[in-house]
Amino acid sequence: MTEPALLTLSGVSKRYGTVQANKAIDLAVRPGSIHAVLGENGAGKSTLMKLIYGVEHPDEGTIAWNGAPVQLARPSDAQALGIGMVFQHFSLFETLNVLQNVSLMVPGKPADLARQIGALGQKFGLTVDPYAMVHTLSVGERQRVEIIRCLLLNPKLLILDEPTSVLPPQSVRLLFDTLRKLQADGTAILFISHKLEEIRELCDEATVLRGGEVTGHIDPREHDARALAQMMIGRAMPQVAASSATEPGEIRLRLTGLSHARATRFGTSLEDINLDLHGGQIIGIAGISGNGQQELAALISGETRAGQSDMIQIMGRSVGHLGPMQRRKLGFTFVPEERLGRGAVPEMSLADNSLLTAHRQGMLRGGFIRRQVEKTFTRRCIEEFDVRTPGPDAEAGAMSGGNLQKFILGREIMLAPDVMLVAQPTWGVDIGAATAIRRRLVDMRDSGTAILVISEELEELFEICDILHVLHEGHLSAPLPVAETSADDVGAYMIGASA
Ligand SMILES: Nc1ncnc2c1ncn2[C@@H]1O[C@H](COP(=O)(O)OP(=O)(O)OP(=O)(O)O)[C@@H](O)[C@H]1O
Repeated sequence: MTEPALLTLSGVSKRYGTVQANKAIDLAVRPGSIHAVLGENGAGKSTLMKLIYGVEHPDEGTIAWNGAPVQLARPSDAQALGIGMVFQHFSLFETLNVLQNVSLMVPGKPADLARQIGALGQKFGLTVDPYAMVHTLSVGERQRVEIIRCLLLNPKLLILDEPTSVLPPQSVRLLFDTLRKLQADGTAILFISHKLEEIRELCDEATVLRGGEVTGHIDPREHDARALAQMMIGRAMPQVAASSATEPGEIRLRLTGLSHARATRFGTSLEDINLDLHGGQIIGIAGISGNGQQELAALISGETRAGQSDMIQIMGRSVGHLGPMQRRKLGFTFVPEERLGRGAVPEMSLADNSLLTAHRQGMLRGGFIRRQVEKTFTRRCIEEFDVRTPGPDAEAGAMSGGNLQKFILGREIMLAPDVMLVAQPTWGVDIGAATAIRRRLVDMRDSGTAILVISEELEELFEICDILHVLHEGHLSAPLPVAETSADDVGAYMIGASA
């Protein structure tokens, strides 16, 4: 006998203007199942989860909980039923600390909550200081807060929208243990991920979406990752390009004795960082987020100024005292890990977001914006980088996470930089697009660009980099040539076991 479903969606549709984000979706989630939702960037996964959590409302169709139709006007209605959600774009208040953010959703005395946050952190490897201000936390740390906050509410259905994208491998293992324990207690989990191997390992059911429609309900353990990818994208997977390293050229980014005292109690101080990045080379910075990645990226991009100008050299010039725009004029471009707010302004159109960093591509004349140039550039970026959007006038904030990432990366690549810094290049990007992005970075390397990649994905770093460094507690390891280094070696540096 099949168990009655905890959550049932029948014929659920949702449209945004001209975009049919969800079309006649049927979905049943059983108690105690870990149910994956798969699909390319923009396939409609996040929209579907927002409908289930009461953030958005269906145009058509019904949502039933334990067999009874429900109207979810707002997230508190979903929470009252026992539905918890961890968002892809975080919903924390940056100016409050972790505990205050938790208190907004979870009842209880602050001291008790702080203890529970500590206990959950210990148990599940999601350590975070309850008194840390959220704005000082890295993306990975913020995600830990979101997950802990949900678990404190003991949900019957937990929705996780790409929970592992920014977690280091050890934490992914711990998170999976957590999810399996929750499953054993009868909690159902809806799990969105682009990591097909993770889905095969963790999930017992999967619903595949393509272009807003369900294309299959399957058991992911019965299909290999390639077959799953094919179901998602409806065609064969692109091949990974073989990497052909060229002779490195001149030094284009040099960090010499770069030290920087942390700005807040919760930041990380950087200590005596040395690095040489040559033209025609990709160097990767591996490490668990919160070990100084944000601080290092801000110093290299110019968002934070260095103590001494010559600690940072770009294209042979000391730039530690220069701001981001002046560094860009030297041929430097930058993709920050935070897409919304730092990489793009959510309220602005894609075209206007192009203007932010690409205005020197002839978009300004005599103090006026040349709209046609701005649009042509944006259209080219949309085409070349396969950004799924109605067009250049679409608002950045309305894009799916992966598509916004493709846009920001495309915009920076189109500036043909001499030196580029990319943080988390494929975070939230589907498997087909991630392969395309990595291939593009390797092509740029082969044509002479110097690229520094900060990523928590070891596999990605091993695939595209020539040299790795590991950042741990603000210290950078010596250079490790990829050809002579194993993932275990890097793992040892990541947890500080090697010096
Ligand atoms: N608020 C909105 N306004 C307009 N369009 C939207 C809005 N939210 C989502 N969309 C559009 O709906 C479609 C589905 O987006 P959704 O975020 O659900 O995709 P997704 O499968 O979660 O993608 P990703 O893997 O990139 O996160 C996309 O074309 C997106 O641009």
